[in-house]
Parts: sequence; structure tokens; C-alpha cells
Amino acid sequence: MGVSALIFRQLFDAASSTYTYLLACSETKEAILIDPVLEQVERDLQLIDELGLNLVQTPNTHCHADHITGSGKIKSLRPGVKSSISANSGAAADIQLQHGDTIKFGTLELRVLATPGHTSGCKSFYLPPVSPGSPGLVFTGDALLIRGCGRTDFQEGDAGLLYDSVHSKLFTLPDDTLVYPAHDYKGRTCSSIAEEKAHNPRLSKNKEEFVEIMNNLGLPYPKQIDRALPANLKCGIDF
Ligand SMILES: N[C@@H](CCC(=O)N[C@@H](CSS)C(=O)NCC(=O)O)C(=O)O
Ligand SMILES: [Fe+2]
Repeated sequence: MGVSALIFRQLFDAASSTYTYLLACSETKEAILIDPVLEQVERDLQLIDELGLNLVQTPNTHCHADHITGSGKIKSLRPGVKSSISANSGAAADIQLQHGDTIKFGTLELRVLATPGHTSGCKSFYLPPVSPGSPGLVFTGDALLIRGCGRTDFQEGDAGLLYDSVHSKLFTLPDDTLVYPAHDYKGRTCSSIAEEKAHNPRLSKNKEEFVEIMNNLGLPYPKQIDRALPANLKCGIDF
């Protein structure tokens, strides 16, 4: 399998600072779209069509609190597409993901890793190296952000659990694994496991210090939370 086996695009929603990821198998053209955003569905489907891809699934890393998922709208426009999210997110989806599952697209597959703590249903998606010497990719949702992590003050948040998830499931991946988060608020696009182990100002601390930091973030609630959470429990239908 060569490097060109993977087609990969990182897409951005400026209103919520959310990253959506398009991954496709270059051999079969089967594609998945991780964490689509409702307001960007037309843009993303246009790109998929322009690249000649066949979208099969829209995996969500978790039940988002700051924006509405595009999964429901995509399903209404492309009835063959399946939505997916963690089984213990409480959210409706065609496929309920569990730790250890795989998400297949053509000859490639993502491994589902349970990384709870920001929410109890948070999952990360790991794509092992597609060719010898190339790095794996991990899509970390809000569990691990670049030089940060998801907040733990709502949606079943649990700072100690998040620390254990990141250290046991993400920091044990190969150091050169590229980290692609669900958000960045400072214009950064990508990191690596080695970088985050060394320089993440929260997660490089010990667990006690981490919990203390997380309990004192003092962040305002996301602006769209009251609209986003009920909609995302219904696969992104806005009431
Ligand atoms: N200002 C934004 C929301 C910012 C925010 O709370 N982001 C979340 C991820 S979305 S649930 C978070 O976990 N942030 C951690 C951090 O350290 O910033 C809005 O109003 O939407
Ligand atoms: Fe979140």
C-alpha cells in the first residue's frame, strides 16, 4: 500500500473553530467525513463530489456542545450515508461505536479508541501508518487539543478520567503519530504525540496538578450549547 493510498483534507468552520476531516481510499474512492458541521455541509459535499469520492460514513468524535453536527443534513441529502457516534454518548446514529471497533473505508480502516473525560462518550479515531515509514494519524476530538484538552465542567466531564484516557490511549501511540483535534482557537492545524507529551501545558503535568488546572479554567459556556446539545442528541436536527 503506497502513501497515495490515503486522500486527506482538513476543513475548518471559523464560527466554531471546528475541524472536519475528509479521509478517502484512493483505490476505491470510499470516503468518510469526521465531525461535519451543519453550516458547512454544502461546502464539504461539493469537495467530495469534485474529488469523485463516494461518502459512506460521518463518524462523530462526541456529542458536541458548541456546534450542530452535519450528519443529519448529510443523511437527508445523501440517503446511503451512515452516521456514527459512541454508543455511550446517548445520541442517535446509524452506527453506535464501541472501543475496539473499526471504521472501514475502502482498503483503509480507523481504529476506535475510547477516550472519555471531556464527555463520557468521547472517542478518538486512529489510522495506523498506510505505508512503511509514514506516520499514523489520530483524530482526537476534544480529548486532546494542541497544547490543551477539552474542558471537563459539563456533559459528564471528569478531569481525572480524561487524564487517564489521554495517557493510556493516546500517549501510548507511536511518538510520530500526527494529532488532528476537533478544534483549535489559535490557528494551529496539527501536532504529534511526541510534541504533546513534551509541551502540552496541562497533560504533561501529574494527574493531581492536571485536575487542579481543569477545575480552575473558568471558561464561559459555549455560545450555542443550548441549541447544539439537544440537536446533536438527534443526529443534528435543529429544533
Ligand atoms: N468559545 C467557544 C467555546 C470554547 C470551548 O469551550 N471549547 C471547548 C471545546 S467545544 S465543547 C473546550 O473544551 N475548550 C477547552 C479550552 O481549553 O478552550 C464557543 O462559544 O463556542
Ligand atoms: Fe466538545
